[in-house]
Amino acid sequence: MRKRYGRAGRSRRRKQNQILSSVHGVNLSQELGYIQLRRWLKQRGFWDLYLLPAHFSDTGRGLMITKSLKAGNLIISLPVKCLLTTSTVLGSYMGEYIKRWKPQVSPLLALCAFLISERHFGNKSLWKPYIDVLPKTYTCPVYFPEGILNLFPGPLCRNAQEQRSTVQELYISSQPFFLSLQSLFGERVKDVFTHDALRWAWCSINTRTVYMKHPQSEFLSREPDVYALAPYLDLLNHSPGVEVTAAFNEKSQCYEIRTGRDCRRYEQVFICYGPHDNQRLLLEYGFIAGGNPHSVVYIDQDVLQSCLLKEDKQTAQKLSFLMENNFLENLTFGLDGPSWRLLTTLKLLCLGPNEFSCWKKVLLGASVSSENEKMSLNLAERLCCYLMDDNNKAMQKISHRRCNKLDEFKDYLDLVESLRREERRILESSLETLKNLRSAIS
Ligand SMILES: C[S@@+](CC[C@H](N)C(=O)[O-])C[C@H]1O[C@@H](n2cnc3c(N)ncnc32)[C@H](O)[C@@H]1O
Repeated sequence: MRKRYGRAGRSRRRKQNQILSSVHGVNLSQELGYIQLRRWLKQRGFWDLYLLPAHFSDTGRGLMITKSLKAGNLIISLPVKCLLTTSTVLGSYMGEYIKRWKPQVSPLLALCAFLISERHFGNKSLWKPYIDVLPKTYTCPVYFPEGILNLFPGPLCRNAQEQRSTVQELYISSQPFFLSLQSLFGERVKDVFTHDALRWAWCSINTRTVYMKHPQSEFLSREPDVYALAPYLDLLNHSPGVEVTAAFNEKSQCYEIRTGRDCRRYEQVFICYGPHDNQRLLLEYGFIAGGNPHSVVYIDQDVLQSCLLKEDKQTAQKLSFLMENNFLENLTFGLDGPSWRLLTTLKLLCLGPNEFSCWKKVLLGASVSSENEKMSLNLAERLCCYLMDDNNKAMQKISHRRCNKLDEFKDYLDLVESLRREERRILESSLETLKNLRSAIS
């Protein structure tokens, strides 16, 4: 007979299941898409019994290992035949069009055009099993609805707008090249190479390629040719703390990833995409990592200026020194308080009229006076409070958008909210550090 559980028991079981599916994912390898992908990879020389696609409740789709691995073991070794690079494109039906085209197309555009075209060919595509398991849409800022971008912190909002312009400009500037491909298609190329298709291909490449340097091709422009789409391997999710080594092995002619630490069976295997903070992860990959040790809160120049004391007559001059010495970029609060760069900038901005000649000393990290130390910590606190206030306002706007039942925006709002929540955590911790520093010097 089935055991009956009370409300507390059911809730405990639900929680346990959540933990289990975040650690041990739900195996997807029996779904048709993955059966076909694995069969296709086998024909190209790749077969792995121990690495399975799975769904994890916290990170979504990823790869689960069904045997334990020791540090230094191979996680995956993908033969060159499985990789999609510019060599694949140049060697395909699209190659002669690219080789003829002047001015030469960039490696990125060549890959985008090929992906769009292969997706369009559907059943006739040699890459169909791979294209079929690619995400249909992405959560990078280029996909965000305009009204939601303003909920990002200032610096990210600007980068997000820049990303949208980059894709829009690529779309417009590539029109003549796309038109040159007309004889490959029965339909009008305008209907194949749409802005939406380019956005999808651009995000597929930006979020999924592995770094692989290729020799400069005489048929492509001189932008770096460093991309390789790596089917299956590109199901590996990111974790900021893991160590792996990844590179193309010339001897084995495989792209190989080795783990830097032991992995337990049935757990998700992660790689590290780089020491990226959450704004960068959101911008480039469309997600944020909770508890990311690299995360910081950036301070915009206009935020900095709005927190300065209005009566300081030397502010303009100080700001121009800082600008000349490249000190107004990358000013951040982290979990352990203001960065050295931020504190130095604040110390310079807080120099009294008779201390001004010491500005070089400050930029080199020396202390000028205890009054200067105190004032710069006060300014840091004002900045931190200003950013917390900005964060609270954004959170209120997010909950207001949710009340308006704009469900189609849910995923985007969830992402901004998670980012804002992480940033609040950093600011709270910074404020605590600043208070301790202040009481230590008073
Ligand atoms: C190379 S793919 C990894 C596989 C991907 N999850 C999939 O289903 O195809 C990179 C994308 O995976 C997602 N991703 C990677 N690491 C993640 C993580 N720790 N948490 C949530 N999403 C993650 C992001 O959407 C990112 O753009």
